[in-house]
Amino acid sequence: MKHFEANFDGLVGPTHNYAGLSFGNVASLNNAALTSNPKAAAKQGLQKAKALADLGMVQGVLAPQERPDLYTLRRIGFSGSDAEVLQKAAQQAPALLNACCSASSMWTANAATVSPSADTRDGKVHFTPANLVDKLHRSIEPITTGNILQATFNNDRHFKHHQHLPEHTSFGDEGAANHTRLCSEYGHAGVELFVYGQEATNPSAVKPTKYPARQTLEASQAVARLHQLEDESCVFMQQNPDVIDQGVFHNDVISVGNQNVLFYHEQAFLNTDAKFDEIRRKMNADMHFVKVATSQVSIDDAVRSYLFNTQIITLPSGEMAIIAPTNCQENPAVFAYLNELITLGTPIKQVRYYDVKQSMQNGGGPACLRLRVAMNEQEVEAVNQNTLMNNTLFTRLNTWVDKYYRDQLTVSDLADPQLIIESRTALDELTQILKLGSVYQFQ
Ligand SMILES: N=C(N)NCCC[C@H](NC(=O)CCC(=O)O)C(=O)O
Repeated sequence: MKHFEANFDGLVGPTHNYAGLSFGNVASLNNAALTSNPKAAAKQGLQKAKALADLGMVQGVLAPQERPDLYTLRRIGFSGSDAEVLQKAAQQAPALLNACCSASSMWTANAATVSPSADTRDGKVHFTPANLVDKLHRSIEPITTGNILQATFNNDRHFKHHQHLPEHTSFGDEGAANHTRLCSEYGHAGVELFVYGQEATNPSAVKPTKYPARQTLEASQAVARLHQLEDESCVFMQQNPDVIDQGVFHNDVISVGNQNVLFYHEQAFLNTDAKFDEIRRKMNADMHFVKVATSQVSIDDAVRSYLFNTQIITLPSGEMAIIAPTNCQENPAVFAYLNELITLGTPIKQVRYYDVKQSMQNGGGPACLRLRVAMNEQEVEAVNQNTLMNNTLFTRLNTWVDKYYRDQLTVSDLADPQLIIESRTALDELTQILKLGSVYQFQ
């Protein structure tokens, strides 16, 4: 049977904006209060997704969340009509209004952790939505994320959906951004590499001192248990706290894997040698650890360019390609490194650049925008087919974006009640295009 690694990209929602909500994420803080262009953001995302489909990859889309989130605003005491709720929140608690308006669900690498059926004891593909408790604006995502995942992977025979982990910092979980599956072939059992930032229940363990470690070991272990993974096929590795303090807020900002390749910065992890030995022992295949030294690319350049927030994909030809943001072309050290990388005799033979600047300005590169789901042919057939990218869906979604999305949005626009109507009308139509049923509270 054929096996694929599908990418499900998050559609950018109509309220995409720059509110500086993510302490520890340098781009988010540096670009706070820029004027965003939600239309361009959505179209950049669609272009990248379509380009991968055109390369012969299985590519899907995940619907965005409803924002402004009036339910949360009402839950914290703002009352009256929808317009009044927005207006009162804007006057009394603008930071809370901003949190309830973020389009952050576009970064579907944080939507969930996914374990393919080849790795799980019951032979199903397992999904656990991430609780994202470290950031208020993201902590309001998991319930709707679960609804959207269930409407997209809507077949109980093949897909097992779990509830998100308890909403406490001990179980801080940021999903696939801190999880990489290594394997020889997508359909063979692999090693699931969980990278955590801190141990919540061990006060003497090292952790960052300046910025938060969003993922805990306890959360990663809980996901591995839920997903029915064998101990022999899991590796738990700590991210280097020093790089978290330099703006590496997720592991996918400093390393990325695909099949038997792990592309990483030499400062990415703690106990690197011992942990790589464990990976080698647990893999039934040769591993290629592709190391980038600080002398080649500094942590600062890695964070600015998102060299490691690239996607490494295996093309139908069997060759691997890196899907990079155009920011990597614009950084001389990184561009020189990537030009050299494809000559080094690693499985990575091509680099392709895509402009996802609207997302990058919030700290979200190509890899943040996608959730990977390795599946066999039958599982791909069991996916809601209306969510899979092709010429028709691409045209339809671009027309839909043109109809509903603004080309400018500032933080002060978030109090505009018209945005509620635009957003709901757009999402209602989207659920019809993708045939998702009712996934939003307003429906
Ligand atoms: N690395 C991965 N996988 N995802 C990137 C997520 C970026 C997101 N940015 C934000 O939420 C910024 C929102 C704002 O500032 O308006 C975050 O920090 O959680």
